[in-house]
Parts: sequence; structure tokens; C-alpha cells
Amino acid sequence: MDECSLPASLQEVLIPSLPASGYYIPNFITKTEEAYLLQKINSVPLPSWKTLSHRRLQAHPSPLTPTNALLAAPLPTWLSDPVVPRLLSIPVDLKGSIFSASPHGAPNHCLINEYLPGQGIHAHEDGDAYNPVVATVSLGSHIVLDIKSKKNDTTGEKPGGAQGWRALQEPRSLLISTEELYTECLHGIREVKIDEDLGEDTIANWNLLGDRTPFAGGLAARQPRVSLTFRDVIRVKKLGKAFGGLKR
Ligand SMILES: O=C(O)CCC(=O)C(=O)O
Ligand SMILES: [Fe+2]
Repeated sequence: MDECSLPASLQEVLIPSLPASGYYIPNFITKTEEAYLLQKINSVPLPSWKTLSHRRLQAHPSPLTPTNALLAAPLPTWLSDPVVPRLLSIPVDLKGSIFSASPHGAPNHCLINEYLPGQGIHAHEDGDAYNPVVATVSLGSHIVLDIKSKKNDTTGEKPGGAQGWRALQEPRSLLISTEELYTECLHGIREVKIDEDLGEDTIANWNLLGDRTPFAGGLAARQPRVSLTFRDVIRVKKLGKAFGGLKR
């Protein structure tokens, strides 16, 4: 079977144990769409990749400027279709989409990260260049995203304990982080080849997974994984302005 399955509303796929709104949709894209996206991503000219010490990265339509603005340009169609219209078709609480309240009503930027087994990303926040919604599609492998609160609570304890929370993202799934999950928490991916201790008590979205069988033994070996992270950059500069005004 090669079908995607969408919920009638995002509320149906809210991850209940996270500190604020996180949503998880398994099988958000099909295997055919996953293969197509991977083929397009891997056929870009090599200089389009920015190689970092623990992953490599493409930014579409372009990297942000030093002042965190986006030079106005559409996302490439191969990347936005069908993912973005599908994402916007899911209502939140039966009205509007998860991007309705964001400045452009839709994502205008996508960072593509590639991780080999054993690679990851340190705990960080995505910051205020973006409207606080990030929609991540996973290709090629599962991953465990570690989430922790930035602050201690009033009792001096860290919400979520020292471990924080863990979200398991299956290949072809969509994970959305918004509200305090975006603004008050850090997220990262451990640099391991095998994810361990996977189960109902340790994985926040365990009951929302599409297929728990690959993780039922509590262990899962990672494969190369590519993530598409769609966001709305708040400041967009028209090209004429960015180059000091080409019009006379
Ligand atoms: O690959 C992921 O799922 C996370 C990537 C990420 O946190 C980022 O690009 O800011
Ligand atoms: Fe991030």
C-alpha cells in the first residue's frame, strides 16, 4: 500500500504529553513521493549543499541574509508540491490551517538537512526569524527528536525532568512544533547510530505512530535521513530593494 492518510483536523494528532502544541502525522507522504523528493534533493549540484561537521544542508529558495531576511522567491515546485498544499489542507480545530496566523499564510522557506547514521544536531532553538511553526517531513529513516524546556519551573525542577521529552519521527511522517514547544524549548538529535529505549513510556508520540513494529524491541538502527523543515520567514525582501533598488 502506498497511500498517505490525513487526519480530519490537527487536533486529532496532537501529541498529548508534550509541554505545548506538537502534532504528528504518520504516512504524510507516500513512498513514491519520498523517492521522488530524495532523487531531486540528491541531484542538485554539489555546491548547493553546505557541509557542516555533523550534517549537510540545503536552503530553499536561498539561505537567509545576514539580517535574517528572505530574498523574495518561490519555493521550487518539486519541493512544495504536494507537501505544502497538503499541509495547508488540514484544518486546526476545523478552521484555518496551522499557517493561517503566520505572516504569509504558508511556509516560504525550507531547510533540508541530511544526517548519516551517527550524525545529529545539537540542542538549539529555531529563533525569531521565523513565525513559530515548523513542519518537518522525514525521508529515508526514522529519527528521535529530543526536546527540553529552556527554563526550570517554579519548584526549580526542569519541566520534563532531566531527560525532557522524546518524539519519534517515522520516515514519511510530519511533525509540527508550534507555540511554547517552538518558543520555550530546545530540540536536538543525538549523534547515535542506534536509537534505544523506545517505548510507550519514553516516546511522547508512541500512540500516534503509524507502525510500531520496527520499534517494538525498543531499538532501531538509523539509516541515512533527510529532513525537510518548512517555515515562514517573517521578513521578505523584494530583490530590487535588496540590491539597493534597481528601478530608476
Ligand atoms: O532534522 C530535523 O528534524 C531537525 C532540524 C532542525 O532542527 C533545524 O533545521 O533547525
Ligand atoms: Fe531546529
